[in-house]
Amino acid sequence: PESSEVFSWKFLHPLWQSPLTIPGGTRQSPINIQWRDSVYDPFLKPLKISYDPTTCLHIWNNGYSFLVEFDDSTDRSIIDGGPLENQYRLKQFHFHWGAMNDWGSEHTVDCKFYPAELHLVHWNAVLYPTFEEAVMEGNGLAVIGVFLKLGACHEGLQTLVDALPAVKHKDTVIEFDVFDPSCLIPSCPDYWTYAGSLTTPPLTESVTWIIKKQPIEVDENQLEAFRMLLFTSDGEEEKRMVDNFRPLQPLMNRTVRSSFQ
Ligand SMILES: Cc1ccnc(S(N)(=O)=O)n1
Ligand SMILES: [Zn+2]
Repeated sequence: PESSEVFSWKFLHPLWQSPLTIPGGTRQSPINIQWRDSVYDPFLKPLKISYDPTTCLHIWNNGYSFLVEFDDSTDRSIIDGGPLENQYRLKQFHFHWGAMNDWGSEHTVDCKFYPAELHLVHWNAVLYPTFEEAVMEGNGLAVIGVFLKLGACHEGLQTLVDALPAVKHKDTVIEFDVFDPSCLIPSCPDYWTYAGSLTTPPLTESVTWIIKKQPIEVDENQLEAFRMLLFTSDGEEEKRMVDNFRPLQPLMNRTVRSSFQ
């Protein structure tokens, strides 16, 4: 083929300038979860979540999303059980959202988009010495995905929303020293799980995804607070931080399991 046919900028993601498809990728994320095709697995255990709110460190606008980062130097904030063979340490959580309420989530359920999606990122500190090494291993990471839907104001999220103006620009950080992220996780224990990847660079195929069936409710003002963040640094031409989600990826040879019938 013509050299120009082999590579074209149109294959690069507008935000991440990285290839939209990973050559040889067989377990990429996000995916559509077709409810009727998911397979109930009676051997899946309930997910155990134990977070220590004092491990919370700061909120950081990294130019893709805003991350709430945690002290992961000990096993004080961990998850265990579910589909996992080891306990995993909480490192950070962040969100993906749209410019409008009709889209914004990364995963979809029966092709339905939610206005936003929360990701709580954990790494396998039992098997790997650092997060950076765990990122490169098939069982290195576990990410809990929680859908956000438009509804009542979420009290727990509001403490986070109130701090967002301080991280409006890329590469700004604000101290945030006590927050319990379990207030953002629905009480219903039901989840889907599948083997996937990170949805932003390095897109490595190292994630056991645990997607909660029940969404949490947030109100319009809280979603608007996400949308007033900027991708751009102070002094640059302002670009609103919206639509920071990756397109759906092919399921390939994967089965999504459910913890519920
Ligand atoms: C820590 C990290 C990096 C990249 N992408 C993700 S994500 N969106 O898959 O949770 N998390
Ligand atoms: Zn994410």
